[in-house]
Amino acid sequence: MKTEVLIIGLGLIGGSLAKALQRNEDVHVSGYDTDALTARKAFKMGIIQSSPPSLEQAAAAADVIVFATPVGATIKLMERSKFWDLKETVILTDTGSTKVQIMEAAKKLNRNFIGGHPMAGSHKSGVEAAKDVLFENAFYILTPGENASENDVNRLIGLLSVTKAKIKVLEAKEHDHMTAIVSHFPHLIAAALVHQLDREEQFPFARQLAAGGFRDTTRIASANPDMWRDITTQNNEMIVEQLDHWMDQMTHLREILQKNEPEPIHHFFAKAKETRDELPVAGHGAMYSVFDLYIDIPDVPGIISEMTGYLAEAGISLVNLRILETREDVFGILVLSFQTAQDRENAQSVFSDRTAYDTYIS
Ligand SMILES: NC(=O)c1ccc[n+]([C@@H]2O[C@H](COP(=O)([O-])OP(=O)(O)OC[C@H]3O[C@@H](n4cnc5c(N)ncnc54)[C@H](O)[C@@H]3O)[C@@H](O)[C@H]2O)c1
Ligand SMILES: O=C(O)C(=O)C[C@]1(C(=O)O)C=C[C@@H](O)C=C1
Repeated sequence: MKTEVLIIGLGLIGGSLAKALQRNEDVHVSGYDTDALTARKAFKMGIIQSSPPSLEQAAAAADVIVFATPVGATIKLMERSKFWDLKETVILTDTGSTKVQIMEAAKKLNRNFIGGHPMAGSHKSGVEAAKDVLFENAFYILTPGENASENDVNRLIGLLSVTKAKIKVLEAKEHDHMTAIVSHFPHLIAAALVHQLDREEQFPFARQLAAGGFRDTTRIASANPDMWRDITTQNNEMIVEQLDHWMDQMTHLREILQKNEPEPIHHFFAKAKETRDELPVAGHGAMYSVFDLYIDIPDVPGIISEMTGYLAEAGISLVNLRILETREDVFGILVLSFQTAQDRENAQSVFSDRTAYDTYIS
């Protein structure tokens, strides 16, 4: 008998999870979305194995139900689920970016509910953006509800193991505190930086000048506003607390800038560099731990496959690959991310043996 998994919400996260779970032949993945076109696409693309017409019927047949909808919709669906005729042993879980309010809603369900949050994503949304490798090496947080037994938690961990994510159990409150710092509040700042560009009227050419720095810092501002409205309203208190710290920090920064003395200004940047540089290397407190290698590459056809080909020949696995959109001239910067410092070191030595391109570690 296959484990029946029902995923509700077939966007970036639900679609990616559906794809990854299908790696396990003992699992059957069905999917539901309020947007009928999305559900049809997901089925046609092979992201889900069946697309049941009735949510209630699909829920009744499920061993595991995953709410992969925006967190506001998830709470409403959880309330609706009280009226579903579910299996006694069913595990309910979600993928939402907030956990306190979801776990409050779970208390009213009297079901085996285990909150979930894969700490991987993108500014892109929708089923077309789904990737089965999205969660590999990312932290996947679980917040078990009071009715969930250790056995239920282990069953869910077993199911999620195909995603190759690093599962970590946390309290909902600690989750929301930490994600306010490393995800939710930064999102507001990214959006605010874009608004700052928007108010510039004197030199409209500033938009064209926006290069790597601005683009890297504000990429996430392109994300789905509905999703971020819901996250911000649910984790409101913790985000406002971060905003208070931020305003204190800005007041202090303003004082430093008004005095315009080089030493405190240097200290401000140096302290930030120290903490930032330690994030991926030490992996402490960072939600992601990847090891980036930067390579100056010429803009010629086939260059990416050439570089990844050398790695494949040397048996070195990549976690991620991106190109910094910095310049319009001949060179670009290829950023390759590895799972370990050793893989990065090996890659650096392969490129130095086989190419003339400069590599460096940020
Ligand atoms: N995008 C990210 O980077 C990211 C990362 C981790 C977790 N999350 C969380 O995962 C969840 C999904 O995010 P996403 O990025 O996949 O969003 P998305 O916009 O890509 O997909 C959401 C899907 O849910 C569907 N939907 C909305 N309301 C519904 C309802 N009532 N019933 C059924 N389907 C419904 C939408 O039609 C859409 O297809 C959110 O709770 C989000 O906070 C997002
Ligand atoms: O990489 C991105 O684009 C993201 O915004 C992903 C990100 C984040 O890191 O803040 C966004 C929200 C999620 O809950 C988890 C991950």
